[in-house]
Amino acid sequence: MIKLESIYKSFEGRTVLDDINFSFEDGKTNLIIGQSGSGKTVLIKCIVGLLTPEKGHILYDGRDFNAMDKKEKKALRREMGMIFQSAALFDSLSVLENVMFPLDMFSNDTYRDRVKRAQFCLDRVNLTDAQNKYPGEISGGMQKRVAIARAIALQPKYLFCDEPNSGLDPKTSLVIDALIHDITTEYNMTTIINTHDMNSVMGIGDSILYIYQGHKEWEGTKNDVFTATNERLNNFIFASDLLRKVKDEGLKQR
Ligand SMILES: Nc1ncnc2c1ncn2[C@@H]1O[C@H](COP(=O)(O)OP(=O)(O)OP(=O)(O)O)[C@@H](O)[C@H]1O
Repeated sequence: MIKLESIYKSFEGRTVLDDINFSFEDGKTNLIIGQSGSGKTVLIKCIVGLLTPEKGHILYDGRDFNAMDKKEKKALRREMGMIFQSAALFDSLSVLENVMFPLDMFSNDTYRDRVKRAQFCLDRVNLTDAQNKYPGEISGGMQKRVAIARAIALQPKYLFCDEPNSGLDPKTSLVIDALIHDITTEYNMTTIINTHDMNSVMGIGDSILYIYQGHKEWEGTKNDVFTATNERLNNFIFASDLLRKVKDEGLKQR
């Protein structure tokens, strides 16, 4: 579990995050949602240690991140898997070599075992046949799957995904969402996804944190979204007529 206690962050005197409290639970797909500029990226950067909040605590299974020394932070980073907006694969390395990269960096296993582990992860994301291809030779959705295989290579306890569906068509986005959701349950990881994608909210939102202008405006699950009375949340989620209809139909069926 990752727990946020009263997180505060500002830039040049301008408050960007104010008093954020939230618990991201194990085995759940936790989403951070909010309008552009609301502070989602700054928050996820604070959580992974790329930014330091001026106030508050970030607890990784009870361990205060900012109270850790360098060695402890390094050990914790080994427990983190990350999937960035662009898949950020190495173009000059094959798919297999990309997935092996973190293993080559951090694992003491033999070469043979590292290859086996990378192949296992590629198999998990259904990319066994693509292992000798290069990123330039596969689709955006496949690249995302390679990024997922790479992120889970070291069996992380915590998985961070920044806009994992950016640049993907809706159908491929569903495949990626389902994969992240399944892997989260399978490995009981604490997964945090920063997203704009309403399909993700409705599909895999086990736990949702809605940020509005830097503060926590609402929290709940994908089911709670349908009955939520928070006006800002409703304006954000049901911005389109189509989604408003989905909400109305959903309420009728209850
Ligand atoms: N390094 C920085 N220096 C100054 N201001 C920053 C910095 N990083 C972010 N900000 C500001 O913090 C606010 C929140 O930005 P953030 O990138 O977290 O928004 P976001 O919710 O992730 O938006 P989007 O959905 O568009 O990615 C914005 O007003 C942004 O300009």
